[in-house]
Amino acid sequence: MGDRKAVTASSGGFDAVVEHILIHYRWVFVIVLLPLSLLYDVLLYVRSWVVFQLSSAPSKHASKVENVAKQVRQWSAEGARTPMCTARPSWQTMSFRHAKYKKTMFTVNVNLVDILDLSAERRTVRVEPLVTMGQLTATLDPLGWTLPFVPELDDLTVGGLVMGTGVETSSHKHGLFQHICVAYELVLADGSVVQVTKDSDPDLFYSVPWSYGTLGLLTAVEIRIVPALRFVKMQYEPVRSLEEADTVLRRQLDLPEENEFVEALMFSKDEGVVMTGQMVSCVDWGKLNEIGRWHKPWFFEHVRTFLRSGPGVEYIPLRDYQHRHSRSLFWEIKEIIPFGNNPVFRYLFGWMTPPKVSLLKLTQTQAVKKLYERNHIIQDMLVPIEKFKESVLFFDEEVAVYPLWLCPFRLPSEPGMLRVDKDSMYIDIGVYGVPTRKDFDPKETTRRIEAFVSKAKGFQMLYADTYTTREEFRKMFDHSLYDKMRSRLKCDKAFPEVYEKVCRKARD
Ligand SMILES: Cc1cc2nc3c(=O)[nH]c(=O)nc-3n(C[C@H](O)[C@H](O)[C@H](O)COP(=O)(O)OP(=O)(O)OC[C@H]3O[C@@H](n4cnc5c(N)ncnc54)[C@H](O)[C@@H]3O)c2cc1C
Ligand SMILES: NC(=O)C1=CN([C@@H]2O[C@H](COP(=O)(O)OP(=O)(O)OC[C@H]3O[C@@H](n4cnc5c(N)ncnc54)[C@H](OP(=O)(O)O)[C@@H]3O)[C@@H](O)[C@H]2O)C=CC1
Ligand SMILES: CC(C)=CCC[C@@H](C)[C@H]1CC[C@@]2(C)C3=C(CC[C@]12C)[C@@]1(C)CC[C@H](O)C(C)(C)[C@@H]1CC3
Repeated sequence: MGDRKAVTASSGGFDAVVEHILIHYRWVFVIVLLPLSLLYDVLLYVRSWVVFQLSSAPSKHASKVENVAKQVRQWSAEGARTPMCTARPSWQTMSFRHAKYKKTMFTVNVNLVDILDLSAERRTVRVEPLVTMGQLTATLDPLGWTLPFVPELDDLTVGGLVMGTGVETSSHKHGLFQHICVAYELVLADGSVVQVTKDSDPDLFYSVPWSYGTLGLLTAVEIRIVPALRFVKMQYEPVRSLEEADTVLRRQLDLPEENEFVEALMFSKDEGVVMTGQMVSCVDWGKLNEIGRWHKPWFFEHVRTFLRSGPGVEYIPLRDYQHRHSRSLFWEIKEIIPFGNNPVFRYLFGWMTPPKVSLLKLTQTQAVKKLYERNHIIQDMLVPIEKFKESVLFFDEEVAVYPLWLCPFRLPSEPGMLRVDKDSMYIDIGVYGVPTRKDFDPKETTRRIEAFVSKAKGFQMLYADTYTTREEFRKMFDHSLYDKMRSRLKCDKAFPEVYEKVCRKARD
């Protein structure tokens, strides 16, 4: 990885040797984690399966919510000394950083992990906030239903995706995660429990997404579901310039009826592959590719092969498609297990991968952390599709990290943090990896990127590092409805502002 020598040389003697081992041979520790990760998954799997089969969760939900409300009342009775946040430990969350505020704030246990109810009639599923994407697809897909889109990493939670955001390849039709949610259940700062829909309380309904748990504690979410077909028919179209990528993407986005899924990976600024897909129930068995099987190559490497072989069509089982980037954590796994895509490794150990992000995070050493801080960028920038070419060129000048993840999404004109004048098409540009530009400076480069995105009327995803000032943050995100709600719900003492949770200072 980038500048490993510089980091190693910065400490002396014994420390330097230990640091060297931790950085260069991290895979040894990670391989030890693999069986633990698997065991952890299997236990969760069995637990959720039993609970779902027994249908015991719905009857217990009310008392679990009451327990959350009780903690809020206790906070108030103790004099509301420090603001509240959830007690979910930082190492379990899907971001690079640890939240410092968890150490000082009043933490509320929101231990709500179950799927509550599936209504084919209303076409919704009601879930508790700690339900994960892996859990949902494993439960819904075999029943013939699925979410309109599934943010791909198995361990992303519904609560995190509502309070932060989620985007995926059918977002060009369905919008962001908030746009497939129809109702929220929240415990507010006064300990009351409310059910909120677009009609019952539009102000609160539209201000929950992107509020990062600073308006109330989420205890249930009702999400739309759609019929699931067993396979996805995928078309891969290589492109040889940015101009061509732009043209092909727009052409495909003009066919929403034909394309359920639209995604692209750029492997350099002039080379990429645009992927489109539809759910289907019949396959051409000769073209079936079960990419989720343990011995299959990492998905992004598989996509890269179409640059050589030219356009292609194949069929992928639905759940394999939904979690296609899970096994390789997009492409971050290559920094962690460099030989992980070698067929020998895949056949022998692939069934245990991916290591769980939470366990990786829990066991990450200071040396690795420093290395990532200096030599790594993890950012998702949401920009209007018209700014696509300009943005890729800008990222190329600043960091030149490839592959780039490109995921178009529809942004309806609605009240809330992401205010746009009219329904618009945006694109998420995901930059994950080691910058190859020599003058990369984590803070200065990210600040330039943030300024570019803000000027382009874009938004930064908040699980990543933000170096914006409070004023810049308020300029990027419309706070008018949010401020109104914080004052109506008396959040001042109860919860910090979003900025205080996501700014670089609040994270370790
Ligand atoms: C009712 C029910 C509830 C569940 N609840 C939870 C839960 O609460 N928390 C939780 O973490 N898991 C839960 N799971 C399972 C979960 O979704 C995982 O995918 C599980 O770790 C895989 O176990 P498996 O036995 O299906 O093994 P396999 O499918 O063989 O998976 C082995 C490894 O591959 C990964 N993987 C699985 N499918 C794919 C795919 N299509 N593409 C890429 N990688 C893939 C897995 O994450 C796992 O690490 C639940 C499953 C069910 C049926
Ligand atoms: N494809 C995609 O869209 C991807 C999205 N992501 C990002 O990852 C994040 C989700 O990760 P995940 O680990 O699931 O979530 P986190 O635990 O990181 O939660 C994110 C925020 O939501 C708040 N929150 C979560 N649950 C509740 C609740 N029940 N009540 C009140 N507030 C809550 C948390 O508050 P608190 O600080 O109090 O705990 C936190 O501020 C999102 O920000 C998402 O944008 C990451 C990868 C892919
Ligand atoms: C909107 C979309 C699609 C976002 C995808 C974001 C992923 C690429 C991010 C989410 C969590 C994430 C930040 C993570 C890491 C890499 C990038 C990830 C997977 C890693 C695994 C890098 C190595 C680190 O030592 C550590 C284990 C702490 C983190 C954990 C979180």
